[in-house]
Amino acid sequence: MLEKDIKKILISEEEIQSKTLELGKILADEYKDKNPLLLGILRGSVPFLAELVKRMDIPLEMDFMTVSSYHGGTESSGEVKLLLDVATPVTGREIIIVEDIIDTGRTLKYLKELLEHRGATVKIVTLLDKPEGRVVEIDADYTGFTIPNEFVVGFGLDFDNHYRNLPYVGVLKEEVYSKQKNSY
Ligand SMILES: O=P(O)(O)OC[C@H]1O[C@H](OP(=O)(O)OP(=O)(O)O)[C@H](O)[C@@H]1O
Ligand SMILES: Nc1nc2[nH]cnc2c(=O)[nH]1
Repeated sequence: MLEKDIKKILISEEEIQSKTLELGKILADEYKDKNPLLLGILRGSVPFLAELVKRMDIPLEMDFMTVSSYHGGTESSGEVKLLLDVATPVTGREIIIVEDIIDTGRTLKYLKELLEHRGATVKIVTLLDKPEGRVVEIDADYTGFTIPNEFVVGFGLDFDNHYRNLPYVGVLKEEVYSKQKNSY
């Protein structure tokens, strides 16, 4: 049903699964004695975080923050807003920020600086990196896939808060962008 709106699949479900397994093993090895705090950035990181933690057989904690800079469309507003802060105290913690995508880099730069300012040690794992979108300097420590400069949906990534539940990452057909909000 949702697939009718997809022009092409960029990364298949199988590719995501095997990459997540690989990243989970690397992170588990790196953080085995550190009780890391995996910090999912709502809402897009949820499917990736859920998949990743299943592959990390070590003591760890999970928490969430909500920030937003995209307001329903495909263009960053340029302003990152903190909508929900992390509940766990972060001073002295080893944090792994879990993201679905780095595009302009604004979201992750904001978050990394905020958490470091609070006294945490911060690394970033992202499912996707779109280096051509970058407007500020920031890199992930662990990346699943590097993708071209196209707006993608699926596996957590939305357009107009839809398509997050696709099990793969893909690109929408052009006509979907002009769809009425009440036509879903
Ligand atoms: O590198 P940037 O250009 O800052 O873009 C990356 C951010 O954009 C998306 O979040 P969004 O603000 O759309 O919120 P969402 O996770 O609820 O979709 C995505 O989940 C990242 O957090
Ligand atoms: N859904 C979606 N959200 C984004 N946020 C930043 N880049 C993207 C993108 O390509 N797709």
